[in-house]
Amino acid sequence: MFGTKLQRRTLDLRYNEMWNDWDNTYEQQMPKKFVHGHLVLSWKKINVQVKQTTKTFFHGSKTSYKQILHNVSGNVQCGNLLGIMGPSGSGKTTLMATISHRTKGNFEGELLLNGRPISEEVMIKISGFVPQHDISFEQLTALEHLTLMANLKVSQKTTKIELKEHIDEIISTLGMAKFLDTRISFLSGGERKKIALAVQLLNNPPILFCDEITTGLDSYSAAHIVNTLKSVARMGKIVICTIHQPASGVFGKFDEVLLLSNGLLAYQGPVTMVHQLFQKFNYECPDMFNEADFVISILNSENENVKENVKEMCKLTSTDQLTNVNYDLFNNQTQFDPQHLEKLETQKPSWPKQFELVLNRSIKCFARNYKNNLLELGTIWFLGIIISAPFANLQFDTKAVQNWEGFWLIFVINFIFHFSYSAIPSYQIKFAIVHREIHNKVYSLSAYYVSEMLIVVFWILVKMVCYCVSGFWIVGADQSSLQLLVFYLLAFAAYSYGSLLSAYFNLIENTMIFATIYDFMTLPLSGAYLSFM
Ligand SMILES: Nc1ncnc2c1ncn2[C@@H]1O[C@H](COP(=O)(O)OP(=O)(O)OP(=O)(O)O)[C@@H](O)[C@H]1O
Repeated sequence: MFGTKLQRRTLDLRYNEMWNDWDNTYEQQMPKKFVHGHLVLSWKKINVQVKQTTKTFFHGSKTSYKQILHNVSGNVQCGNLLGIMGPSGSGKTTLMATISHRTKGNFEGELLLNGRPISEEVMIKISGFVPQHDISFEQLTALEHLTLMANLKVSQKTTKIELKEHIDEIISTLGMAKFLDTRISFLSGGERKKIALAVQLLNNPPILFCDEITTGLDSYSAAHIVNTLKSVARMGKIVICTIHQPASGVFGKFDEVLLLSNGLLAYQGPVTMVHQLFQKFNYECPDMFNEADFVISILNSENENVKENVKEMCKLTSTDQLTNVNYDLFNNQTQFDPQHLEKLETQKPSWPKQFELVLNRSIKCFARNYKNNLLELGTIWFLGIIISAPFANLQFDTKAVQNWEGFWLIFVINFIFHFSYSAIPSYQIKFAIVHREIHNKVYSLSAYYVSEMLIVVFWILVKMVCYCVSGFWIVGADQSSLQLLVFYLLAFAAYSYGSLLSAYFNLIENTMIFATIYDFMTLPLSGAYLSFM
């Protein structure tokens, strides 16, 4: 019994020691001079509105507009870790996507770096973005993915040894060693988050955005990640994270916090001052109560009085006078011209190198997907046999003309359907990943396209041979290379059509509905059923 008590005490001590240790390690003094110069990112009166269209059968479509962010202003300077916090649906992700120029929709307001407007292109070049739900090629292991991204993102002037050291350092900082050799498909949500963060840390961007980085992590790992982000900020970077409901120890680690309530700014300032704002409205966080939980419970309250107070709080924070004072204070503070950041061109790999790296990844993913590939191959081989079997050993005489017509019709139609429909699911996920990587300028579209084409060319050939050779052999049709070439081109056209549909529609269900209706409508119109004899 005493042993257990003693053990628990030792554990508590160790736990406290560890937290203090972290605080000592990461609570470093700000460096006098920052690597990228003194950076201040500001946003003023950001308004975001989305268009909503509802379609009803009898009344047609109705368009309405939903305001997600209302006049949200704020700023953050390098060396600081800013947390954007608020109840679910308050607009945290929208605000971060807007100030990081990662949103597709339009926004109103100003977005400035050191008082100068920052374009989407420059922002993407100088910042990293860790999304809430990261997607990557799941057949790769964590280490393979990280190494590939390092080769694509880190300057080519870096030697192989330096690159390995850099990767090892990130791995040990984020505590990733124990799942490095595990395939991404088997990793937990928290482990995937660490990979996504590691990838963004690879090229040391001056600004780092992390969406819900601690969600899904236990409080120990969450504190560890936040500490890591704080140390990244202390290197002279701007780090902005959205956070859901952090443990009290984690909340206190942020330098500043920005509170949102229903798309309105409720507060931005030091974490240590949050309680003062709430005290003004007579809300006192009880002792031993998580301050972050307390803040969210007030901002999210259904009580009418509390709601009124929160509205008042937002009004106070968003007054023009206060916004301008904060804004000018930050923007006048630095005369540093951030234009040099635009030239922060990490020497990217050449096109052949990008092609080699992306092709390597495509081959690995394709090979590791062997169960599905074998199943696909078995299906098309079986289809070829089952369709040709009733027409076995067709003669070449006038009596068999009708049978030949029937055979070619059913054989070709099934062939086209198989190749077009098999392209649909395979691209739905790939497109989302590749689109994001190309948008972030990790590699060029042409490098990916050519590498993917090589695999498609090979795979279509294998499947076409499987289907045609077995079918032709059963019916006794001509197996000349010209005949096979025609079928190969046909397969390619069908596959391209399937890929086009897959890229056009967001949801696989919509693609299938469209494809089924379109195909069965165009089939009778194609003339395939007409006899001109
Ligand atoms: N394209 C859209 N169309 C309609 N409503 C949208 C759209 N995008 C966001 N919203 C709405 O805007 C609000 C804010 O969304 P956002 O994702 O920014 O919230 P959040 O604070 O990040 O939420 P969570 O913590 O749950 O992730 C939500 O009510 C959401 O439903």
